[in-house]
Order: sequence, then structure tokens, then C-alpha cells
Amino acid sequence: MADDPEEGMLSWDESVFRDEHVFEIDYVPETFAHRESEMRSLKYALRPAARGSRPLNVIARGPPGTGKTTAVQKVFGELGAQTDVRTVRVNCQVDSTRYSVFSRVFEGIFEYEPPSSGISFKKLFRQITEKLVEEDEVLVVALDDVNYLFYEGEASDTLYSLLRAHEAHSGAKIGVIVVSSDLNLDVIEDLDGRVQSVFRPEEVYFPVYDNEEIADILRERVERGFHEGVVSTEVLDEVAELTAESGDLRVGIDLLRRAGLNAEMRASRTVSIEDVEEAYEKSKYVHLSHSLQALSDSEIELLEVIARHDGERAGDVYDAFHEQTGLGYTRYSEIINKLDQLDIIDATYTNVEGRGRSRQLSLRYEPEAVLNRLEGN
Ligand SMILES: Nc1ncnc2c1ncn2[C@@H]1O[C@H](COP(=O)(O)OP(=O)(O)OP(=O)(O)O)[C@@H](O)[C@H]1O
Repeated sequence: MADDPEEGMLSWDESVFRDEHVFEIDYVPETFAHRESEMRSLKYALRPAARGSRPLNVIARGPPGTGKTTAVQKVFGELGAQTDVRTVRVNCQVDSTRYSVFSRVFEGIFEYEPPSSGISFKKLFRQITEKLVEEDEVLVVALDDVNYLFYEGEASDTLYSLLRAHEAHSGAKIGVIVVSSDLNLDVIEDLDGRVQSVFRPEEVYFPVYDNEEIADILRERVERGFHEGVVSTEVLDEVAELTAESGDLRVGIDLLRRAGLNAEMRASRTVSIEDVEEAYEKSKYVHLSHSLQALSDSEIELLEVIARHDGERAGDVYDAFHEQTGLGYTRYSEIINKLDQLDIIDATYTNVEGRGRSRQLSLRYEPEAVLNRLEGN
């Protein structure tokens, strides 16, 4: 059957994937290479907790997709398996107020949600600390993507409550790991003085992976995720190179999954360079999609207005936003700052002759790419 046109083609019940789950966003990789020193620093800081003492606090910083969340998950996994230390990871992109952070902590400790019918913060806090003292347990809270607490003006209060828990309730031992991928944010500097005086964290920096490290990490994912022979070395190198351009490992993982789906669409048993190139048109926006996820309605509305008026004067953008939403200048200005901090737009002040300082707004992405994602395409 040498001339069988179906040869080399996938049938309906076949897949290029051995395990597609390894390309999903919440997958915790089995091996975690090239992060030995960062893991060592984290463990060093948390070691006292394993002995029943309050651990050192940590600030983990580094660009997006450099393994910060994974490192926390790995260390928390080990602590959970080998010690009595309680660990709770809070995603501040989702829970961006002190109250919701503590609700998550409550849930982590009691294994059920706090009553939704308005229990006061004070009560929530007391129940958590009492439980820790009663059980004689140490708690480590990771505030992942802590930058979102800063955008909402909730960072100082949240940290203050966590760090002073032992004073509010003697015997309560809580350590904090704050994780930030916003390199423009000076976490310590931006906290209130009262928090700064009690927050002297160990710093752990996560640099971007270089080309070789990216290829190495992705090779492992390919071996677990695809059947043998589906992704050639040449294709993997291409994926690694495109990933290195952004430095965000998530781009590469998303790229592999989409390229695999493209190959399946062609009913092919192997992923081609073209499959990768086509996939990259979407995967290069994983960071944008991630940032857009947690925007509120008014933030989305302003971003839409900016995308539709790209390149126009800031004053015109405000007029259009005000007309559409009825919201005033203060809120407008707050949202502009947040979109700027999220690197979705670039907002810089320039001196305009005769008109004083004015803001120059520009999108950091193609307006179409932003609008498509906002519309869920
Ligand atoms: N050394 C590694 N080995 C295997 N997979 C890794 C490694 N580092 C990161 N990853 C994978 O890359 C993706 C991004 O990693 P992670 O979420 O830990 O990054 P991050 O620094 O927390 O990003 P962000 O700051 O945007 O939240 C995850 O899917 C993770 O599994």
C-alpha cells in the first residue's frame, strides 16, 4: 500500500498528544530545572516554619513566566507533604482586596468558605488566628501577583494585618511570600511606613531563562506531552527561539499546544514549522490575554475607547470615555495608571507648548489584537 494517500495521516481516534494536560495553565511540572538557587533561598527562608517558628518573609521578583508561581507551588507541596506547616497561595489578580485575601486564607485553613453574609474583617481575622494558635500551626501565605493589591491600594493594609498577626493574637505565627512580576513596582518603597518597619523580606530574584534553558525545559514538556517523533529538534528550536523573544515560558508552552492542534487540523502526525508560525500569531499574546482577564467593566470600556482612538489626543480619549460611561476624570486617571502599570498602554507626560503638561497615550499592542481579545475572539 505504498501509494495510500492516508498514510501518515491521523485517523479520528488518534492524537499527536500523549498528554495534552501538560500544556495547561495550572499544570505543575514534575521537574523544575534551572531554578536550584531560587528554590534553595525559598527553603532557607521557610525552614524555621518546619520547626514550629515564624519563618522569614520573602519577596520573589522577576519578569512574567520565569517560574515564580511554580517555585512557590513546589515548596508548598513539599511543606504539605513533610511537615505540619499550613500553606495558602492567594492569586491577587482574582482576590485583590484585604478582605478577599483573608477569605481565601480562611478557606485554606478551615477547608470551607467563610459565610458570605457579611462577616466583619475583624471576625474573619480572629477566627483564622485563633485556629492557628489552637492547633499550634505555622501559616505561610503566598500573595501571588501582589502587584494587583497595589493597583487597588490594598497592599499596605493586607500586609500589615498578616505581619502583625502575632501582636493581635499572641502565639499566631504567619510568614508571607510576596510575588511580583511588575518590575516597575518597588514593593517596599510603595508600602506605608508602618508596614516598611515590620517588613524586611529576603529577596529572591527570578531572571529570564536564556535560549538554551528554554529549549531544555520545553524539550521535557514535549516528551511528556507529545507522542514520539511528533516534534522534531528543528521545530523545538524554532519554538524556543520565539519564546526567548518574550522571555515568558508561557508563550512556549502555549505555542506547543496550539502548534499540536494545528497539526491535528491537517490530520498530520508531525508538527511543522508552519504550524508553529501560525500558532505564534496567537501565542505571542498570552501575556496580553492574561492581563485582560481581571479587568473590571469600566477598565475594559476605557481600553476599548483607547483602542478605537489609538494615536489621538488624551483629551479626546477622555471625552469619548466620559460620554460613554459618565465617569469622571479621577476614575479615568486611575484606570490609565493601572493600564500603564500592566504594560497594556504607554502613558507618558510630555510638555506641550502653551498647554502645559499633557499625557501621551499609546497602546503597546495592535488595536485589533486588543479589541479581538476583549470581544473574546
Ligand atoms: N524551570 C521550569 N521547568 C518547567 N516548567 C517551568 C519552569 N519555569 C516555569 N515553568 C512553566 O512556565 C509557566 C510559567 O511559570 P510560572 O507561572 O511559575 O511563572 P511566573 O514567574 O509565576 O509568572 P507570572 O509572574 O506571570 O505569574 C508555567 O506553566 C510553568 O509550569
